Amino acid sequence: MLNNIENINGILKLSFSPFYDLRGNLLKIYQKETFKNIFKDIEEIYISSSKKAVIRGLHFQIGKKAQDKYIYCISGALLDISVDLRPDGNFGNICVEELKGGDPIILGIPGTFAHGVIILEENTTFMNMSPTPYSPGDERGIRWDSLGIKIPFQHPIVSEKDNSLPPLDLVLKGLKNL
Ligand SMILES: Cc1cn([C@H]2C[C@H](O)[C@@H](COP(=O)(O)OP(=O)(O)O[C@H]3O[C@@H](C)C(=O)[C@@H](O)[C@H]3O)O2)c(=O)[nH]c1=O
Repeated sequence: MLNNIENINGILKLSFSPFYDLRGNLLKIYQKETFKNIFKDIEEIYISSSKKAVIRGLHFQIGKKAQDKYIYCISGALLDISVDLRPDGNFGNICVEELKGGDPIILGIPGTFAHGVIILEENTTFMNMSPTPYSPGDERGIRWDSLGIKIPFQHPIVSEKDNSLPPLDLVLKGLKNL
């Protein structure tokens, strides 16, 4: 059951209460009717698994393809990173939230934010639910090492695509001039 919604500079932190009994617990993280004013209808769900020291992102989709993301950490631990790209919001503000596997928490990242993750433990798995489809042609990104965030390991594992993304200052400048 959803029991609290916190707004952290535009990121929604949803806290749930699992149902406990002697066998363990049951955690419901999506129910269309209850969440109709929070979630838009979910279009896609994926589960992403990573080794320790993986960094994914940061990514966002532009225009009508802007993609809200609802992130739940199933196992391990990660730092969830988002950058506010709203022209009328806290433009350029960086939000870092730690998620641990099984924590009854979902982060709601609006499509107007860039999003990435830093994987802190082996076998970290998270789930993302999105109301807008993945659209690779509309995807843009920000290079992971341009945010000024301290990376807690020496040799991060990063995809070729993510290593060739532009730095934060260039992306912000480009968006400002739109
Ligand atoms: C994200 C995504 C990827 N794919 C495919 C494309 C590619 O072949 C393979 C891996 O894609 P990527 O390298 O882009 O995956 P990844 O770097 O994990 O991308 C993800 O990063 C995190 C931080 C996010 O916020 C997500 O929205 C998404 O952008 O999966 C889909 O088919 N649908 C999807 O929704």
